[in-house]
Formats: sequence, structure tokens, C-alpha cells
Amino acid sequence: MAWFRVPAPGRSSLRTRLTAAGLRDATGDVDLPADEPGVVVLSRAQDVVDPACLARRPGRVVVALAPGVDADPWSLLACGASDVVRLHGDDLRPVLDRLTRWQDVDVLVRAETARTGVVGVSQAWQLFVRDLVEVAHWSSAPVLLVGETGVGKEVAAHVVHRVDTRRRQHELVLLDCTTVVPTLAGSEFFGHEKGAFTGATTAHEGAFARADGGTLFLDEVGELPPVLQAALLRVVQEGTYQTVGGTRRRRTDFRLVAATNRDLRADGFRADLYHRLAAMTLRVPPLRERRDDVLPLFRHFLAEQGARVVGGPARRPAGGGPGRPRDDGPELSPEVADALCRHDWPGNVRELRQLAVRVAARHVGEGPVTPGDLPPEDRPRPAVPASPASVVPGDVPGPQWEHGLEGAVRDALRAGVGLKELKARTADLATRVALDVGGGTLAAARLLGVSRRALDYRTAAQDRPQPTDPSSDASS
Ligand SMILES: Nc1ncnc2c1ncn2[C@@H]1O[C@H](COP(=O)(O)OP(=O)(O)OP(=O)(O)O)[C@@H](O)[C@H]1O
Repeated sequence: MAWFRVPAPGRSSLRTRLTAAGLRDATGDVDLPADEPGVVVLSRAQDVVDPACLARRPGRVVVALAPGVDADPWSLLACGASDVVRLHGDDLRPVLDRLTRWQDVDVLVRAETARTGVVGVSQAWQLFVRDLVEVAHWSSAPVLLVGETGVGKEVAAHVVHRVDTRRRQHELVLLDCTTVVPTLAGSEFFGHEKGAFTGATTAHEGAFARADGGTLFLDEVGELPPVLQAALLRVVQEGTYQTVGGTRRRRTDFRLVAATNRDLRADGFRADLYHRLAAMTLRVPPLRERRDDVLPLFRHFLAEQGARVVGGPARRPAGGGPGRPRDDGPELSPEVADALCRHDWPGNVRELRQLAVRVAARHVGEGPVTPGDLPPEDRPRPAVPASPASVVPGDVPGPQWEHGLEGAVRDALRAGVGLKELKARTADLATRVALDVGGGTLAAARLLGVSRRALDYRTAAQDRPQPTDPSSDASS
């Protein structure tokens, strides 16, 4: 139930009218109520809104200024108010209309996320998904989704299609512009007639035709070649296209949702097309800006995997069928939860999902996910290397080799280091560790998790360190 606050005493008539409109009186609450939108009415010149309250509850509070009360609306918005309206006489409609809209948005968000298995509890995600649903449901404008790889742009495109009641009974056509082959691009977008070119043995329906009535999602739209940018602009402007080999223009009517992880304005993308696509630009926040989502998402993905793994633990059903957010995955040990929350997730939700797949494959039984369930390459680097102290004379060497030589090689390969460079780096690393431990190559080999022969081979090209502890080498 939406709420109101009228901080000034003696405004009982205002209270009575707001209560009669179905709002709950939250004037005495210590903090702004958390789950529902509401209104704070400033009815005297000396009334103020506590900015800290707004900051904790952004996106859901309208501040209403009674006649004669003045306040800077831009400062209130900057503090977290969603809107500032001036009341005229007894008319509460501007306030009530906004609250009703936000409640409708909430209902749609809850219904759609429950139906499609979209998970997100953080404030940043909630603000994003509410904006998305509002734009998608109450307008027909194109939507541009901007965000890093793996943040959920395609997931968001599905939400747009689902909540657009005029479009959802038609098709959502997904097209990844990075995979469009230039020579076939015309056919993929426009379709072709039978015999239009060699090999065109049948007519083919392109994306513009399939999306008619529905939604066209162009992923990585920044990769679209210039010639196709021009063609797309014409379709978007005129709502017509011509098939390859066709003789007449056909009509199409779709909602365009585009996604990019680059700044199209700075990247040689056609400015006129950009302005068409960017009518409603929404930024999908990266996972590191919504760390509250990490654990719910991880448990959701683990539960999905649990249901798929043959012989996986039989868990209670998710209570909603496939695609719904799941909270029936295994618990996480505190160390695992802590490690997940600390990670920066450069690959965003996709990276988290892939980790859940790897962890689900290692996890056994009904107990919590333990640190050992994380594959070695996914474990956080320990602050202090867990090397056997007995073989580490002298200083603790740097972090590059704390996963052993194999780990260092794997890290380098992942970073795209070439083979020649890799050879030089491993030789250098092996030599450095041997020097760090006082020149004893047997101790260094143990520390790096390889045989002494392998270490000798690696360091052969380098200046061989002189052992300072001959006894350690004598024992090999
Ligand atoms: N909020 C979410 N709830 C559940 N699953 C999600 C959510 N966000 C993303 N995912 C999952 O994470 C993976 C990556 O999401 P998606 O493909 O939508 O990202 P993207 O931003 O479109 O990536 P790219 O930029 O690489 O195309 C998918 O498996 C998707 O189902």
C-alpha cells in the first residue's frame, strides 16, 4: 500500500484526504517505508525532507509542495526524490497518478521477473528494471541498452518484449550483429526472393519480415557495417524495406531494441541512426555495482544446475516451473560467499553463471558449497601463499607464482600471451623464484610444483642462480 507523510502538525484535513485516497499514514515512521512508493508533503515553508531518508529509498518518493511552499526541485531530485510536484488547492491527482503508475510498474516487474527467472534484488538492478518495464509498457519507443558484456542486455530485451502488450503475441527476433556475414547480411535482414542469386533456391524471410508486429533485438549494434546502418535507418524511418531480388517495398512494423557495450557516439556510428535508436537509453549496471545480486544469482544458477545434473541432489521443487527465479540451491559456506562477493566479475552475470556450472559439477551431497568446490583457477589468491614453510627460506616471493608454475602459465595463456613470450616469461619466473629462495633449485622446484629437471630446463636460457644452501641441492 502506498504511504504518505505530512510532517507538519495541524494538517489533519490533508491527512484525511490522503487516507481516503487509500494511502497509509507513515508520518510517524522513523524511516521511509521500504517496499512501496509514497509521498512526502511539505505543507509549511519551514518543512524539509531528510536527504538521508531519500538516499536510502531512491526512485519511489514524490515530494509534494503545498501552495506557498518553495523548494529547489533539482536539489530534491539529486537527493533521491523521483519527482517534485506543486499542489493546487485540494487537487491530489498529480500525486496519486504517480503513485498509481509506480505501483503498476511494481506489479509488472514482480510478475515478469517471477515468470522469466530474472534475478536481482539490489537497488541498482531494481531501479534499472523498473525504468525498463515502464518504458517498455507505456511507450513504443526504440530502446538502447548500454552495458558491459554479460550484464544481461539480452535478458532485458526479453523483458521489453514480454511487457509490451501490443507486441508480445508476435515474435521477438534476435540478431547478433557480430555474426552477420557481410555477403549474406542483406538476405538476413531483408530476406530474398527465389532465384535472387546463385544458390537462392527458395525465398527466404528476413529479420524485418519476421519481426513484423513484434520486436527486433539487435545485439552489438555498433558492429553493423555502414551500408547496413544506412539501410536500417531507412527501415526505421519509413517502416518499409525491399527483399533482395524483390521489386516492391513491403511494410513492417516492429519495436527496435538495440544493445551495445561501446559509446556509439564516439565510434564512427551514424549519428542519425544513433539518435533514432537511442530514444530511450538505459544503462544496465555491471555486477560489481550491484554486489547484493551476486549470491541470489549464484544460488539461482546452482539450483538450475542441480536440476540438470544427472544424479544431482533431489531438492524441493522451485515452486514455479522452469525459468523462474530459484532459491532452492545449496547454501554457501561463509568463505565461498565472501570470495564471490569480493570478486569484480569483469565478465558479469555470464561469468558468474559459468562458475556456477563448474561448482555444481564438483559439489556433492546436500551440504553447503565449500571452498574446495571452487575449481583451483577460480579460487581467490590467498593473502599469504600457502607454501610449505619448511621449504621457504628467506622472503616470501611475489604473487605471480603462488599457484605454481602451471598456474602462472595458465594465467598468461588466459591473458592472451603468445608462445614465444610465454617461454621467456616462465624462464624468467623460474629464475626469479630460484633466486628468491636463495638459489636452491630443488626448493624452488618444490615451491613451483614441478620437478627439478623441469625447472632446470626452464632456467637453462637464463643465468643459472648459484645455490646458497648446497645441502638442499645435494639431496636431489
Ligand atoms: N538478472 C538476471 N537473472 C538471471 N539470469 C541472468 C540475469 N542477467 C543475465 N543473466 C544470464 O547471464 C547470461 C548473460 O546474459 P545476457 O546474454 O543477457 O548478457 P548480455 O549483456 O546480452 O551479453 P553480451 O554483451 O555478451 O551479448 C545469460 O545466461 C543470462 O541468462
